[in-house]
Amino acid sequence: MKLRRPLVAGNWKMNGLKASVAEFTRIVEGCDGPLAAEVDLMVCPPATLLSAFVAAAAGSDVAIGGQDCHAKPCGAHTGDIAAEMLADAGARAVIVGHSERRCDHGETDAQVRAKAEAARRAGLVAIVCVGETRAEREAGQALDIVRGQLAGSVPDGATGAGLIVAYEPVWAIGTGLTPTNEDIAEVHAALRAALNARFGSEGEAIRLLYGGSVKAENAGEILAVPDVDGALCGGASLKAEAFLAIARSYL
Ligand SMILES: O=C[C@H](O)COP(=O)(O)O
Repeated sequence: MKLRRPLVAGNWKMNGLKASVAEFTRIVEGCDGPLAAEVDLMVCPPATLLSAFVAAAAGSDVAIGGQDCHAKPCGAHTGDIAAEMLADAGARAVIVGHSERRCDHGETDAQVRAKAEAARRAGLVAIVCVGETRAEREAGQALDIVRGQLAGSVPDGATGAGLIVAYEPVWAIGTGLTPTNEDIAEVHAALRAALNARFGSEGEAIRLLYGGSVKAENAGEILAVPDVDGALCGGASLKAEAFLAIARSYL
């Protein structure tokens, strides 16, 4: 039996209208017994569709997550969503520190850490994202960057049940580019070593996802890389067949 159960998660980002619930329902229908026996599935829709997706996933093995949360449980923060609100809507997890948040909204490691703590407070799994830019990789800094982000963004006391880490090289997101399998393995090994050093046996239980241009065609080899416990998919998660094909790599 695998130490860590695989997870294929979909981040719909700022995509999807009410009509998209039908496409998500096809994901739910495709998550049949054999697939659910081998891999966890999760979809993180935009906040406007969260409740509809929770309803569509009711009784299935597909979990729903949020894409971001505020660090505080409530208050005067126009436009923000508390982790407690996501949990109340039926989410089981929330992505924090996605590079699009770090870049578009200037989120720092300290803010991401506070959001991850908020997720824990609300009973949600925090999916903490880390990843280097193209310039950082070309400068040979990829490992230092992701180690630094991990150290700064992951709260103390993290557990395998409460935390997932996603390695997403910024330059691979939505570009069709992916690192070599050796480069993915090197980063995941570094993340695994850092988690184990900090959290001991709990660190060993924390799942490490790879994200960045994962599609059905490359999923088999990427998901077979050592220390890759699943995928965080963007574009490919918007279409049921493409998303399910990635998950079926585990069959
Ligand atoms: O959160 C998901 C990632 O940013 C990956 O996006 P992508 O699969 O469209 O490259």
